[in-house]
Amino acid sequence: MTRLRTAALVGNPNAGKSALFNALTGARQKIANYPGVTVERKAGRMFLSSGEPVELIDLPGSYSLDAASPDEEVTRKVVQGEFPGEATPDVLIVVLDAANLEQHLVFAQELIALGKPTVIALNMVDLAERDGLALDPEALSDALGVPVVSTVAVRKRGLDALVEAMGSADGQDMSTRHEVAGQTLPERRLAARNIAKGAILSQSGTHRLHASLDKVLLHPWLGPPILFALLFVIFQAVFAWATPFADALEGVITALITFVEGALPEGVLRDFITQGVLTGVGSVVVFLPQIVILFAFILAMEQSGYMARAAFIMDRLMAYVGLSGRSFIPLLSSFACAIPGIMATRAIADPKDRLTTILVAPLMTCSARLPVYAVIIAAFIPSTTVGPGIGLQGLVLFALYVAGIIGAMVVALVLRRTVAKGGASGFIMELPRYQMPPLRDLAIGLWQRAWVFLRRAGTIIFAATIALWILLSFPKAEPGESQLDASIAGKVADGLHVVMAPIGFNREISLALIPAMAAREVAVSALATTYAVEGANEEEEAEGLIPRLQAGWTLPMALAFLAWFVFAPQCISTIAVAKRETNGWKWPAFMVAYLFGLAYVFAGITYWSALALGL
Ligand SMILES: Nc1nc2c(ncn2[C@@H]2O[C@H](COP(=O)(O)OP(=O)(O)OP(=O)(O)O)[C@@H](O)[C@H]2O)c(=O)[nH]1
Ligand SMILES: [Mg+2]
Repeated sequence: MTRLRTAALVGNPNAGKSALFNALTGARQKIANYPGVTVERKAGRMFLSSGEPVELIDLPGSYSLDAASPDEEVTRKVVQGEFPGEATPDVLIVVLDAANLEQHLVFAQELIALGKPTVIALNMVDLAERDGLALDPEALSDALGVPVVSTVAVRKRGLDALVEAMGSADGQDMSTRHEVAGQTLPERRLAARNIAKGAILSQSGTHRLHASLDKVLLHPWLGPPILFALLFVIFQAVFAWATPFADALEGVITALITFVEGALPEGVLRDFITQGVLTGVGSVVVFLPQIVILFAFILAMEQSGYMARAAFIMDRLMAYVGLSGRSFIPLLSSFACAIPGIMATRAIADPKDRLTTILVAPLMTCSARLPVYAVIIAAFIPSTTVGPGIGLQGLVLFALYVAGIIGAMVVALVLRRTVAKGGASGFIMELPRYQMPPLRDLAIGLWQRAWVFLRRAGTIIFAATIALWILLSFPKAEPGESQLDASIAGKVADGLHVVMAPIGFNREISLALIPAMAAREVAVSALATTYAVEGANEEEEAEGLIPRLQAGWTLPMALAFLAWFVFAPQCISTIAVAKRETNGWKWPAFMVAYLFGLAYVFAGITYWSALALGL
């Protein structure tokens, strides 16, 4: 049997490799409009016109085969056949951005010089046309000595011709390849310029709109306030727009609880469904609208090209704490989840820069914290406005995010002066072109995020909540005793409460922190379940989580709880990824220790200051 043939997508960052990969294999790899999105090799299956299957590999973008960062190293190894467990690719598909031809041809020539069967995908020809650039693929093909196919990856244009060219790449004439083989970098640069010139049929300057947009958005004084205002609007929207949807979901869950209570006889099964599943897991699911709104903004920023500008704006500010704009995108990705954020640090070349970014990434408010913040804010912060169109709840949410960012910056500053010494390194990043985010892509992206959230609710959050419910429900209380006192979980809570009482946490909070290590949202479902079990025992009317919190907590407690979640490393998966990315337990142990330390101290400070202020 012959080995499955492999083809690899290579080229500069942001050329559209992953978009092509998705189009050719039907995969759903993350694509976004900034360099450094893909940081790992990913494989998928595609078919040639003959029906022959080919393994297609998507690679991180790179500027040359002299790797500077860990992600570029992956590309170099795969292309040169040094990647463990992977055969050298039989065909290289070099992806070029048609509107950045000159820059992209530098690496392309180095790849062609390897002497492998090669096909060029001249991608993003739609954007080149939009900008008034007409190219001649024939001329390009003649100059480079390899077939060139025009493509528009996101519209699936040119794919058949590309697949056709891949199929006949084996018999390529290599006789001209030696000419490029021995070239130095300056020679390749010069050749790139000439080849690009030769391939341009006509050009008209229509960059004006985008150039003037950049004049405003990247302006040293205007840029930062615009970015800040945009982030502010996002957090206002998360509360204001989500409310009707969240209320509707809440209504459905309450109706389900009432239905189950009517349909099932009193007993363990009914308690399990109402207290554990519906109250517990349901209390997290109601935050789906907030998550979706947050991601709608993040995806639109990524796809439009603004995200890379934000990194550029932040670069100057980040330099003060010894980081560069390079760290900004991993940190911003951490708003979704620290795990992809930590992975994205692979695009950072300097090891100390990278380590610092990994260590502070968990301080960025991940979306799992959103339900925790939102439920406490909804219970304790009045839904009033503090100015025209500025809701107090959204403002507090924004403040919590800012607290995480400031925390990260201060920690980075300290780390860069101590354990990860080093100065700020320079920051060069190509700014991608602006683009209207295609609605279809946005919709798919949102659907994926929503699905991730619901899957978490159905698996890890469900499991952790149910485990807690079991520990809370047994052994059964004697008459007159509270169920929490009688249960195993109650005993654990008593022990933990000794440690947490000085920072204002009650037994229920202390208990909720344990299952919340599995996923932060579990803090919410755990509280909901704990109060439901307790409440049922006291023959109370069925109530939602929020009224119970209002009845049982004081404002200083609630604020201390929020402060805890700004800092605490409440997530085992993040710790595991940090271990993998730093190759050992040393740094994750350090991370966990400093984060718990900060969480404890700041929750304490918040609690006692709030008490002193008479809140
Ligand atoms: N208009 C247009 N946009 C494209 C095309 N191909 C890709 N894009 C967009 O360009 C951006 C970059 O695409 P990716 O596929 O993430 O690029 P990449 O080469 O994988 O980038 P890295 O993983 O960072 O190396 C995304 O916003 C895509 O939607 C195209 O042919 N036309
Ligand atoms: Mg990619």
